[in-house]
Amino acid sequence: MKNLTVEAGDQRYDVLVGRLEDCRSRLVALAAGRPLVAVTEPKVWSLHGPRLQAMLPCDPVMVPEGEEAKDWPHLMELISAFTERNLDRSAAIAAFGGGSVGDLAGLAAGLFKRGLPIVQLPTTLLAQADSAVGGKTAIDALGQKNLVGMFHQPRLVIADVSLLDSLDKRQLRGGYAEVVKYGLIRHETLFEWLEGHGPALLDGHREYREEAVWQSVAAKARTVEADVTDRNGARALLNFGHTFGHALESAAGLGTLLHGEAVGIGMVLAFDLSAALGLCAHDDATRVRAHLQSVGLPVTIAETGVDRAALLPLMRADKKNEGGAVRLVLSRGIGHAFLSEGVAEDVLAEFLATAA
Ligand SMILES: NC(=O)c1ccc[n+]([C@@H]2O[C@H](COP(=O)([O-])OP(=O)(O)OC[C@H]3O[C@@H](n4cnc5c(N)ncnc54)[C@H](O)[C@@H]3O)[C@@H](O)[C@H]2O)c1
Ligand SMILES: O=C(O)C(=O)C[C@@H](O)[C@H](O)[C@H](O)COP(=O)(O)O
Ligand SMILES: [Zn+2]
Repeated sequence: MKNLTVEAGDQRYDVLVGRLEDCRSRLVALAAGRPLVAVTEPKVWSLHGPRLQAMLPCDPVMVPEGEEAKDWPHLMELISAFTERNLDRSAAIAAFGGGSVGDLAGLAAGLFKRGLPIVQLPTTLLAQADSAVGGKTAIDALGQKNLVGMFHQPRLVIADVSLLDSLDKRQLRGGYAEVVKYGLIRHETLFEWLEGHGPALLDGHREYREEAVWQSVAAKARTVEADVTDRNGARALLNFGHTFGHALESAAGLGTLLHGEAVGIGMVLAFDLSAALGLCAHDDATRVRAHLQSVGLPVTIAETGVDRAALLPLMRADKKNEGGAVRLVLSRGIGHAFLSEGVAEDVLAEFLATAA
């Protein structure tokens, strides 16, 4: 089992990458004497619930699978479930599912009685490599991604890549896009490694999956530590591809395009725009597009069927924006992302109108 510690302001927690059963003592110690409620969804629970129950009996509360869970009614249902169980602040919540379960359960745990401890037990590649770490929680509202949320850091994260064996290929590829993101932001060597090993990783190579999760969470942990609440620009880099990506998800209808698919297209667009602005070489943009395409991810707006005219208004609502400017994360080359001061709207409009 591999272990790293995240120092998120005054919160300190471990991320364990290894078999769930090998981490049992850590989970038991954390839950000691507390009622433990597992927020999960039917597919994950039927596939993997028995493994969790065998380690540590917990009370499962079901939410719908996928993005559909991230809304006000399901947040309220979860709060009702906590209330029906008469949970007090000595209870603990475990999020057992993908990023959607983690985001919803994290928000409910953060809000309920002003905060119950949460353990993240991610079951998708995306959640293991990215969403389970860092404490961002959210639901979608008014058609916008992650409009309502808070920071609520987990007490422990356990990522067991054997859980990914039951994940379908499309979901795996979506998660893979977020892994590629870590290479593109700061770690060119990770991107090179993925160019060589990505296909085998997606085909089921367990050691490569573990390495990809480990490299991603290590990179994420260091970035989160530098900017826990996403205020000084360091953490904004984790949003690479997301200004375009979130707009694409919303324009397609939330839950239609996978988050990772949208982020993959968004990263290609961010490279194409950076190249068009003379910030990076066109060869870099070509290389990124070629890799994502080679593993079967969509790489163009055209493939999504969304109305490209809908994108700019959605991008204006992005959380990184300040003073009315759309502050995209752009690139000076693979491994060299940076937060721009803002891209002029006429430039963006023309780029979006002609992008592939
Ligand atoms: N908080 C963050 O930092 C952060 C980071 C990245 C993404 N996100 C959010 O995460 C969400 C996407 O999460 P996701 O990609 O993990 O997908 P998801 O949670 O929406 O789950 C996708 C599908 O995978 C299935 N599934 C989950 N685990 C499985 C398993 N082990 N075997 C078989 N099927 C399984 C689910 O039933 C569901 O159908 C988005 O809402 C995104 O905004 C949050
Ligand atoms: O942890 C972060 O910070 C991220 O930006 C990670 C992203 O992959 C993730 O999709 C996050 O939920 C986006 O957050 P938002 O602030 O753009 O809603
Ligand atoms: Zn993301």
